[in-house]
Amino acid sequence: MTFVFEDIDDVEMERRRSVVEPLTDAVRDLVDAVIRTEVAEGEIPDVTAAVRAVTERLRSRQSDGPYGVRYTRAGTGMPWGNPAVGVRNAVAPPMRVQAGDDGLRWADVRLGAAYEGPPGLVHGGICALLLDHLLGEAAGADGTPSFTGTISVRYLRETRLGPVHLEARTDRYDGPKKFVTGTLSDADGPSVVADAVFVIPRWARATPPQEAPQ
Ligand SMILES: CCCCCCCCCCCCCC(=O)SCCNC(=O)CCNC(=O)[C@H](O)C(C)(C)COP(=O)(O)OP(=O)(O)OC[C@H]1O[C@@H](n2cnc3c(N)ncnc32)[C@H](O)[C@@H]1OP(=O)(O)O
Repeated sequence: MTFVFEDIDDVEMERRRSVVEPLTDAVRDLVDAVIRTEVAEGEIPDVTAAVRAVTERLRSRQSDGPYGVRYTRAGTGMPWGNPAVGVRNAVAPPMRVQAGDDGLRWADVRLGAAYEGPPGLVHGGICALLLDHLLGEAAGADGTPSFTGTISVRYLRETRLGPVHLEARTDRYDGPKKFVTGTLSDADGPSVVADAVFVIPRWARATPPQEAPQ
């Protein structure tokens, strides 16, 4: 597992983000359009060829393997291929994680047709993905890296497609273990709750935190 150092400052990172993000948004829009289009079937082969041509153009220069998690000179993470928050990943809704007081992490996300499970409702795996990621961010609020060891997701009721709100925070520590909880709510209130144990991996375990994150 390697974290890749990008020798750039955060101004340059923001510049790169502003270039690539519209492309990712356009692809997200394409995904939604493919799901919902009702154009005549006869148009589909032409559209398919056009999409393939665009893909080929992007593939004319590309890196080997996944994007990885890159870091700028200032230590800002660039998890741009991440399926929950990646600014280069059209699969990601994307979730924009915000920091609140006492280690709170929260996000407001709009989940459209690409995230449907039961009719009109959010797929349970998407709820779990977003919660796992947000709980991971809350676990990381103390500055130490940790991995999901165990996560339990309880679906209180169905979650409607549309705007959802997520919150997570670390409740307590036990050595390298961080006990983190979170909720996902739709317009009618909380619909999914998650409890997880995040564990600081051995290679990062010199001084596990024992205090509440800032
Ligand atoms: C820089 C910071 C920035 C952060 C922001 C970034 C946000 C990114 C957000 C991304 C979010 C997405 C996140 C992702 O997608 S993370 C990706 C999904 N998760 C993984 O791939 C994890 C794979 N597993 C491992 O790497 C290791 O097994 C871990 C690190 C989990 C433990 O390591 P290790 O096996 O060496 O541990 P140990 O033997 O020393 O035991 C230590 C203690 O831990 C307890 N234990 C062990 N395993 C588990 C378990 N599975 N559940 C509960 N507890 C467990 C164990 O009983 C003991 O406690 P005790 O018995 O002594 O009481």
